[in-house]
Amino acid sequence: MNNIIEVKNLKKHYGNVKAVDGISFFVKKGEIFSLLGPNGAGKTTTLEIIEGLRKKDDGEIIYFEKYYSPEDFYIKERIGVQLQSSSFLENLTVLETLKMFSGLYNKSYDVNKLISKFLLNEKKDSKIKELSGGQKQRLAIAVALVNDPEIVFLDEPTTGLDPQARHMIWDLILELKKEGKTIILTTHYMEEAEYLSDTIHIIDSGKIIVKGNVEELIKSLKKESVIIFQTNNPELFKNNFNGIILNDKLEISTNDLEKTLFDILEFSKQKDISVDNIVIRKPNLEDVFLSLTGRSLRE
Ligand SMILES: Nc1ncnc2c1ncn2[C@@H]1O[C@H](COP(=O)(O)OP(=O)(O)OP(=O)(O)O)[C@@H](O)[C@H]1O
Repeated sequence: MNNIIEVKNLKKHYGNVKAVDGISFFVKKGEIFSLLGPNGAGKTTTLEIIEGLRKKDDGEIIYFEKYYSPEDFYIKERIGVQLQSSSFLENLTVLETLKMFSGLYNKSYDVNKLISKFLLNEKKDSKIKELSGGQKQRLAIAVALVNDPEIVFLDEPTTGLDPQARHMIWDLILELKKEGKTIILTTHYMEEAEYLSDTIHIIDSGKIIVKGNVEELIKSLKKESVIIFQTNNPELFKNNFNGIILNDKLEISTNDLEKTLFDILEFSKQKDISVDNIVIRKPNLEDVFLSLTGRSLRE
């Protein structure tokens, strides 16, 4: 089996809002597949339709090359869905929560093993309301695994966490992949998509605007370096160097770093405008999104 899930021309609107506007993709067995996009792009709606939690207006979802409905009993037993940690009962303990969800399935993963795997041993008998944000998120992913699923859906698994807690979750997700699970992830953090994904689909206004692995997406920019600096006349630089103004800084992409740097400094002398705090970096997924939409992922 090549495609563990295939989605064809999925559509969903809420009133006038086309939340999902003709989305198609396939997910290969064993990969980490990401939907990356800004807030409101349609990631959660897409994911929840595939999980069988929301109704689609149109389109097709095919699981394991033969099941057409996510509501199918066989599918429910074979997928794991990360719930929002806010949907847990605050007064249950970690162990009680896992046991409760585990009771919903025929097949189940050893709950104590899940607690160790997700580094929750010390919190096993603590109530949900006593957990930190990172611990709650780890529990939310552990809950998605109670039925030992083949496919795990993670919706923004690290939103609101500090970098250390985020990295801990990234490592756990990579371990799940090593165990052979297929992971479908939504995120608006480009670092998260870059670090974890085998395949990334960038989504904006309900449509997939580009897809590929990190290398392919960055190569599609056809630029080798990005020069970032501050200036007292960003508009003039922007117009003359085809740059972008982001967070009050100018960003100029180039294939000839030396020449562009030289030209920037010459231009600043000629026009008597400042150039400060120059930073040079490789292009990233943010640049891909920016070049396609003219907006930042973080806006
Ligand atoms: N139940 C709903 N009723 C009405 N509009 C909705 C509903 N759910 C989502 N929307 C709208 O559909 C669009 C897509 O929302 P969705 O939550 O799928 O995006 P998202 O990419 O997951 O965003 P976020 O990262 O903010 O969760 C948005 O414009 C949102 O306001």
